[in-house]
Amino acid sequence: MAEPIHHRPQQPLTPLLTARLPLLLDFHAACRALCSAVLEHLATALGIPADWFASRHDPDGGPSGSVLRMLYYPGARGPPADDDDDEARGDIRAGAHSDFGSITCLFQLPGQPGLEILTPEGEWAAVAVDPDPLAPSASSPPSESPSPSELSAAAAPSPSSTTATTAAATAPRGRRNLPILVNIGDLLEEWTGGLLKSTRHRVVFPSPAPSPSSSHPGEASGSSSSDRYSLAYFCHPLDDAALEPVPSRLVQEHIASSSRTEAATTTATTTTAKRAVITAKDHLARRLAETYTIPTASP
Ligand SMILES: O=C(O)CCC(=O)C(=O)O
Ligand SMILES: [Fe+2]
Repeated sequence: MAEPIHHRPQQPLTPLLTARLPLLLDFHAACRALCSAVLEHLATALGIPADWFASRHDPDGGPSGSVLRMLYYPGARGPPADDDDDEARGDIRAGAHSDFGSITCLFQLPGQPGLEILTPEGEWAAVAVDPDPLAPSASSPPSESPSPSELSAAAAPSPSSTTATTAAATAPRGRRNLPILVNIGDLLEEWTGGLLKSTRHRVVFPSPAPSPSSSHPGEASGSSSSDRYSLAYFCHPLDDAALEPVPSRLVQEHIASSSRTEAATTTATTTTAKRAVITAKDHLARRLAETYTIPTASP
């Protein structure tokens, strides 16, 4: 679902979603608010005005590539193959990739593990679905729901963070607290000259299945044959936002030090071309083309 304009969807929705439109729009708005708050914390950490990123993502300023995806992965695996490679064996639900935009907020069901990130050492590591299972549930003594800015205060990674970060969010009363995973995307990595890192990740079939006693009310089954549902809000800057250099000393120092390393291995032309200012819309179009264009065979 693309970014609603003035709280109205911009595309036809199925009857099921139309019946829940107010909930969907509120959820969309909450995701937006959370992203703004996270972007403000990132800007503060980089020593630039707090609204530097957030103002370039403000939906009142025009269209953007932001999108909310409702993801469903069927329980059945692909055909078994006698192969060491996870992808060839059909153990993968979503292949290795990084997200294209600025940040992604991912909502997973506590009983459904499977998300993995690629560590700087090149190993796949499972992301805890519920990093703090002992956190009080919303059915225990009621507490005030945190505001989006309180949520993202816990979520904002330090500038040198290389992996996804989680934040606890309070679910409606009677439901368990659900963590929100905040992932940095390719655009923010490029915009900060590589200081903020876009995390490569994938979704695998979980194994082994958890014992029934380990599940909580309202949780989905995490067995490897069960379906998986998740929600991902991909936050992008306004289409017209120019990806001009971020006026941060930390970013500039990082670019200078990586350019010194790069200069030893690449030509000046490549380095300059890489730093040309493009808009967020051009960036998205370029990433989509890189991902989905099938190279034509040379004659
Ligand atoms: O479903 C998930 O847990 C992750 C989905 C994802 O990484 C994506 O859609 O980009
Ligand atoms: Fe992703």
